[in-house]
Amino acid sequence: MTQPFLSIQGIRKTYGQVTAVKNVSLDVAKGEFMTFLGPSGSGKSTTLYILAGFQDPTDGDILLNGQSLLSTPSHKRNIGMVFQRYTLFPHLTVGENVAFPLRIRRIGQAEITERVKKALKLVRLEGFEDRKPALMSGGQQQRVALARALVYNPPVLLMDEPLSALDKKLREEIQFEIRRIHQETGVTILYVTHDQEEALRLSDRIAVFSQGEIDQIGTGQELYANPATHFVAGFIGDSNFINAEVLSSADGKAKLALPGGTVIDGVPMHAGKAGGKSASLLLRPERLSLSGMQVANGLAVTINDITFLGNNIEVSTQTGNGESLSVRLPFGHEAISSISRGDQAWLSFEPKSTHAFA
Ligand SMILES: Nc1ncnc2c1ncn2[C@@H]1O[C@H](COP(=O)(O)OP(=O)(O)OP(=O)(O)O)[C@@H](O)[C@H]1O
Repeated sequence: MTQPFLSIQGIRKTYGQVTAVKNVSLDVAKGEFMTFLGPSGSGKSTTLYILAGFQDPTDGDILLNGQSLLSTPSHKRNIGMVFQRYTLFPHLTVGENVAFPLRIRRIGQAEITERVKKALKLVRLEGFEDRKPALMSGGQQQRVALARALVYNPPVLLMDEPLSALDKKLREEIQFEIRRIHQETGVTILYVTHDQEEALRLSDRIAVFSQGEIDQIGTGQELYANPATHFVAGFIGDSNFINAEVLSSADGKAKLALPGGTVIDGVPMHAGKAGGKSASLLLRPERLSLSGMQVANGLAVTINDITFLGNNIEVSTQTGNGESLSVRLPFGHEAISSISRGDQAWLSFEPKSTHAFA
């Protein structure tokens, strides 16, 4: 077996009574863009800070090319870092900011000038060498921070919510730049965000954090199509959940009774035991079909609202026992002409496109 480039092994971190990271393990390939995605307080930043060497883990190890990093102090780990807030030195020019990591590495002036120029070109800020950070926009400052983190060609770049202080348009613009820079440089990136869209846009793989642990690691598509837990199902993509009764389950597939007596078979079942238990069924809004006429084995609902959203139409519905289900139909869908608010309608779906969580 080939040795992983970067290996996080059984990391745990406690602060007194607080467990910030319970048990985190993952391998990252060279050149991979790996994102830590999860809600606030799930342990993403703590894991990143342990990688950076700002914190020591209570347990576990971090190996880069098979060598433990733990005894190497932060400034000798050769890992680039970009934070949420621009952390540029305000009294230094852009050029001096970017040159800083090279100066502390005692690189000669001619090479510094050359490499600063190249790094600023990479982030599309050529000619900004003499500008002071205060005279630049937030997005430009974050690009300087990126140039400073990359100027000494670190093998690994850590980014902790680097775009969260920027407005939406700028964020998307810099996401695009980060992707380009990743492709051009081949640097391995570990990126922290709580924004699923950002994670999906940027990453090769995403590690979904929940309560100090990783629930699942996979590509965006894998996480969307095959969520391993209820939490991942709710965090990636849009989701509806309804309660169902497990009639039987075997080989990872279940037979479920839904509100109103509809029975569906062949539903992928996660962490399920024998029948008789209740489960939470994931129904993606875009995977539901809606009909104004009764369909065999359909789920009866009442239409609460119909909202036009440009390309899509969102229909809010409610099951007989009061559970809300949102349905997303393409613009011009035929069902729309025959239903209105307050009507009864029927939802249907492919059992194999759903997931049940015990
Ligand atoms: N120095 C500390 N002392 C005590 N508790 C801490 C410390 N640092 C983090 N924690 C706690 O550890 C948990 C995980 O924090 P962490 O910052 O890693 O989460 P996060 O997923 O990065 O969240 P956020 O996006 O809000 O930064 C939180 O409950 C936090 O309050």
